[in-house]
Amino acid sequence: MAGLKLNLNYSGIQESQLDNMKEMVRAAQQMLESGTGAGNDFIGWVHLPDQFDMALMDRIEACASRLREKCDVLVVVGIGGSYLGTRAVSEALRDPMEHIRRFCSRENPVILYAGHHLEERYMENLLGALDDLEVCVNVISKSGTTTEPAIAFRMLKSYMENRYGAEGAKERIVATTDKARGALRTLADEQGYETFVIEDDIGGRYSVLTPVGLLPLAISGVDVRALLEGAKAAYMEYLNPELSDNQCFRYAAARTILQDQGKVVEILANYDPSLQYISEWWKQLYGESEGKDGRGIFPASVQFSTDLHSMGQYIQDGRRMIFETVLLVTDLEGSLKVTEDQQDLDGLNFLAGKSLREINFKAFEGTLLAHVAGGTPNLVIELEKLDAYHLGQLLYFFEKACGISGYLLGVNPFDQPGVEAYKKNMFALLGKPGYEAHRQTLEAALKRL
Ligand SMILES: O=P(O)(O)OC[C@H]1O[C@H](O)[C@H](O)[C@@H](O)[C@@H]1O
Repeated sequence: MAGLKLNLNYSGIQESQLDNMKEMVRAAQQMLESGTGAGNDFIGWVHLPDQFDMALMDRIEACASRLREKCDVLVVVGIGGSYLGTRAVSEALRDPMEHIRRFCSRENPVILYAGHHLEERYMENLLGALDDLEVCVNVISKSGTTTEPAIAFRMLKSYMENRYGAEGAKERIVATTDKARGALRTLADEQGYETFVIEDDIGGRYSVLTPVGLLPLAISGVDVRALLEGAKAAYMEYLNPELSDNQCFRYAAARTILQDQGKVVEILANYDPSLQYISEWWKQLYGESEGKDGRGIFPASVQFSTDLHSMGQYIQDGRRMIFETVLLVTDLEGSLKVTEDQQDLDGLNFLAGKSLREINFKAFEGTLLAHVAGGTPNLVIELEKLDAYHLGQLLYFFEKACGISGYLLGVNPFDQPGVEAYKKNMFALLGKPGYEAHRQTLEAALKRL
């Protein structure tokens, strides 16, 4: 596909190995596209880019422009799939120095995040920082019952009401949640907040192209129509049943082959710190989709060249259980060039006239060859440009490959039963009614702490 390419030339995988997977991939495609596989009540995201309701897009944009008028900052309250997609796209596209620019010189509201952990100092500082700014809040929870965002929203709701009054707060808070179920739905209806629905058949980690991601991104000035168009181009392209022509399926098949060879850790590497949250989003997508029943590749991430000075050693030389997937933006037009220095004390005059992008690209080429020679196969995803359209392609590429890959692995890629274990323990330890017996067992076990 124009805009996104998968290069398997450094993966060590032969075309014949991919060819051997043709039938399995076709079966997985069939299950995913026609909804006959495990977890088929959560595949609403598969055809979403093609069937997106444009009346909903109009509503998202209308709400976004209403809130953009009102705020300098938008606080997005959510965890996991309810915030990672927004953060991934927003941070990839925003000015990386945004945090030190003066608010009055900014064109777009800045997104701050809450409810994605339980740390107190962060929340105190966040609430303190809001006082000098105009604030709106988008609280996002599919279940409407997740503890972290629910606690954060309690605090932000009372902050907003104290500051703007009940009526004023209502104008500035939007809830994105289930259409009928959950505490957030009840609260939003009772308070009269504007709401957006997360459809039943789309799980959190596949929800970035629903109002979960599109509303906050539109408020922050991202071209969400372009994002969706990119996803739609990917959707059309990846309907192709030919494995040899379908880069998305080739990615799913390649990681399966490597896993079978004992490469049980996949590191998503990039050469641009703006992509850090693309990696975080990808880790949730693959970690929750595949890590179950004692199976699945462990998804990890690094940022180069920064982490070449830390994790690079392990990747080059440590246990040979790793493969890397490099996410490379191939737009090499750079204007920031290294200058000539008369004394040349650092010996870097040989770089004079080269742009930072060119140098970064050579870092990529050098690392690729070194890691491959060291026994770490590399897959390379080449993204032509870092803009909303290409990110839309990339998001859908990863989503569909994940569904296919999960079916190739033989798991249900659309549930996450393992996440409940910590929740149950935390509730018991906090004294939630109904958990008394479990609490006693846990407290006995904690005596060793
Ligand atoms: O949107 P919510 O229902 O609040 O869920 C937020 C997140 O937390 C859960 O525990 C799941 O593990 C995630 O898949 C989900 O994205």
